[in-house]
Amino acid sequence: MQKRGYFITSEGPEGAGKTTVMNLLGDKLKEEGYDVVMTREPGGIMISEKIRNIILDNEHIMMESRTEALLYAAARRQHLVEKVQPAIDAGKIVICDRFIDSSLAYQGFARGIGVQEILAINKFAIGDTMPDKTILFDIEPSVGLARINAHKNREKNRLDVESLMFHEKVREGYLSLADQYPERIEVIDASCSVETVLEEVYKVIKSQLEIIR
Ligand SMILES: Nc1ncnc2c1ncn2[C@@H]1O[C@H](COP(=O)(O)OP(=O)(O)OP(=O)(O)O)[C@@H](O)[C@H]1O
Ligand SMILES: Cc1cn([C@H]2C[C@H](O)[C@@H](COP(=O)(O)O)O2)c(=O)[nH]c1=O
Repeated sequence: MQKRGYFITSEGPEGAGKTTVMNLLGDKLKEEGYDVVMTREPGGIMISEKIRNIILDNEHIMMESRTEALLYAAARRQHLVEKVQPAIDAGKIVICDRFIDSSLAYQGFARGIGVQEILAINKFAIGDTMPDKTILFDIEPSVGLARINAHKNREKNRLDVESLMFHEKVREGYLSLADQYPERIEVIDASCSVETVLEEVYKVIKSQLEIIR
């Protein structure tokens, strides 16, 4: 029988360090000979990158919450069938920056649509494909936002500029998901140095890869 790959997602509030640390993790795993695909949501392929631009464009302040949730789910569907699932089926390790838990935390909790509603539209979008392991980069939203704001060149998108209270609800949402799915979601303290966070994430992922290989 063909060996199935492994699906890892990274989650957390803005500026938690997901991109920085997971890129380093991907490089490390590649050096060790693993076949790794790095990707992100919303985006990762042409159609989903176009949807990303629509969702995150600061001019679209009138976007209604359910429209936003449906656009994320649509981008997720196309990305899954075009890129993520084929790579998993080919035995690769897929590392995806954000996935369904972002929709549950941002649209379900922080926007107040409700987790069950968001689960339902995402079930339609992704069926039974869930991450094997999710790393939750936990950080005080004010610290994450300060990291982002320290970079004058980084453009702030429509979600970045939401209120601090919104981002605090996002974090609460994530922590409640971690309580609900303790087997899948590993919470990492993302306030430490990049090196320390990478070490923690590497330990978690490496132990999982050793179990399945
Ligand atoms: N552990 C860390 N300590 C201090 N600064 C960090 C740490 N990790 C990342 N940073 C810096 O914080 C900023 C945001 O990091 P990064 O883009 O990796 O976060 P992110 O979680 O992917 O953010 P977003 O979800 O908003 O895109 C970058 O300038 C990065 O260099
Ligand atoms: C997948 C997904 C993302 N979001 C939000 C989270 C961020 O504010 C942006 C993506 O920007 P990043 O720089 O790539 O982190 O979109 C969301 O609200 N819901 C989702 O499902």
